[in-house]
Amino acid sequence: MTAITLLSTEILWRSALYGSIAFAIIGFARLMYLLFIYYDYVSPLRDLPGPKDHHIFLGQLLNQFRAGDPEQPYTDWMQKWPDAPLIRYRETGFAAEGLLINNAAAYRDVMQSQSCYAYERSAPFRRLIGDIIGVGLVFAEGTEHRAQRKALGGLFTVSNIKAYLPILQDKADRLVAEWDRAVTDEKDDGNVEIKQLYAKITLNVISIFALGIDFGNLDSRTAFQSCYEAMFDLSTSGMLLAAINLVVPIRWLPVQANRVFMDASTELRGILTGVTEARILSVASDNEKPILPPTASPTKDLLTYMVETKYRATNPADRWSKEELIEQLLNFMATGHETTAGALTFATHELGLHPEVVAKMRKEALTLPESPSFSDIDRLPYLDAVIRECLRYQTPVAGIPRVAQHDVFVAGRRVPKGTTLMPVPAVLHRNKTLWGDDATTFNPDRWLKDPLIGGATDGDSCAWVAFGHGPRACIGRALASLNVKVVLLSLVKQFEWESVHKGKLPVVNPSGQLRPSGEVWLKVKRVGEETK
Ligand code: HEM
Repeated sequence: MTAITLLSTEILWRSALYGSIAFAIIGFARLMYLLFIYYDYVSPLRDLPGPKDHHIFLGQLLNQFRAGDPEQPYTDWMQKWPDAPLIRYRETGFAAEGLLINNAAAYRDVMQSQSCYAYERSAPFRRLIGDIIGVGLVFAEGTEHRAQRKALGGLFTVSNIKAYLPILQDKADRLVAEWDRAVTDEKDDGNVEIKQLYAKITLNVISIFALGIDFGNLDSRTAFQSCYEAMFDLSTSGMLLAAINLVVPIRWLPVQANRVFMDASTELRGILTGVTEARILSVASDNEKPILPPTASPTKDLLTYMVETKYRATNPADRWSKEELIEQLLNFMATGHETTAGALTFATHELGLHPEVVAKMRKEALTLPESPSFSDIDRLPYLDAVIRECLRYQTPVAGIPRVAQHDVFVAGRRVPKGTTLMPVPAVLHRNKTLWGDDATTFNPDRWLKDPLIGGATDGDSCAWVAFGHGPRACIGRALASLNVKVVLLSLVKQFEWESVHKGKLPVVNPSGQLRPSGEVWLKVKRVGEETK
């Protein structure tokens, strides 16, 4: 090797070495800047009020994990700064900023049609529930989301959902039979566990709606139910893993809690894959219709509809693959049953603490004909008031974070790209600035005085956002509302009950939704009978 070659090799090595050192120094300096300088001294949002008790690496994650429920510490911050439209907090990850949406106008700014596509679901949220609910409509963004809503919206209209009344009534009658059994059976002695019962009923309803199949969950335990329980009712180690998974993806770690979770997720996908493949064949040959129960609605189930209109779409650009159909099914099976079951569980529990409200509901319910129509049910002001208040008081969806994809304006503030906007319905629902001094009291009567917005002081309809707002609002609202109404009507007509747990129910944390942890028991009797 000549001296010149040696020299140039030496220069190359040195340049590479100095380059790497410079790169490491710049990287380290940037890290230090993000960790110790940006959030406190540079961010254009640093004048906004907000908590300072974050961990330097984990942001508010530890506080959120230690909190009593997924809505905390957000609700604590709202109480501390009730008038601030936005509350700033340190997210997990380096210097990532979060803004808690703390008034109705700010909520509208983020959710309304002119702005909602400026945000996308956050990566931690995707990791928290993506394995459970699939990546269908809930995770679609922008034009893809618009197209999916347009494709599926027709199935969810009130006029279509009306047709489900006989199915919902049939399931409510099954529930009444279960309560009756508990009242008459010596062994049960009037004790009823409602969390499981409601999960079974709502899973039953959504499997008819989404798949056209009545799994008859109330008769025997189904694989569906076991899978969802394994994924929703996490052990302590499962909750810890879910919390860590928010920061770094660790579902691959071979530990027991992960195995239980992932096995359930795989089994669920397996079942839905089987049903989807069979339906594709049966639609193609058109010789085997989905098995519908005798009371099934004449409307088409979601899967058949998707196979006919999307899987077999004539224009290839409109087509959805088998895998996409399965993700949508996962989406609707999970979002469709768990939220409604939660709403029913919290409502029935709360009513068990307020017998005077149940008595008023009964009085109204007894004005109905024996087989009420959809509009008979829809016209009951007190029932509507109670359900709205139950959903205000305990809101099943805890909050879905949005990340700004470019600079945006919220509540008159310029918010930089990359900031997380956090809409937590409970923060709006329990704010005294919006609802007055009894914001944290369960009071259905507020809706009788003002059926539209329950007397929220600024009169903004975004003060009550149990089903969200704008283009991403709940697509299943009509089905959920009718289901809750039919069940509660059937129960109040025939039973009186007392909640065994006094006060608010303990809930699972972390979780994308409010879910009671453990069983939820009532002491039930038939109307007019003595308690056992
Ligand atoms: C009482 C029951 C229910 C409540 C409280 C509820 C609440 C919500 C809320 C608050 C959102 C908006 C989330 C966001 O901020 O982006 C939402 C979205 C959604 N809900 Fe519901 N929901 C309920 C029942 C249902 C049912 C029965 C279904 C299906 C049949 C369903 C399917 C969905 C889907 C697919 C989305 C995503 C919509 C989109 O991003 O375009 N939900 N729900």
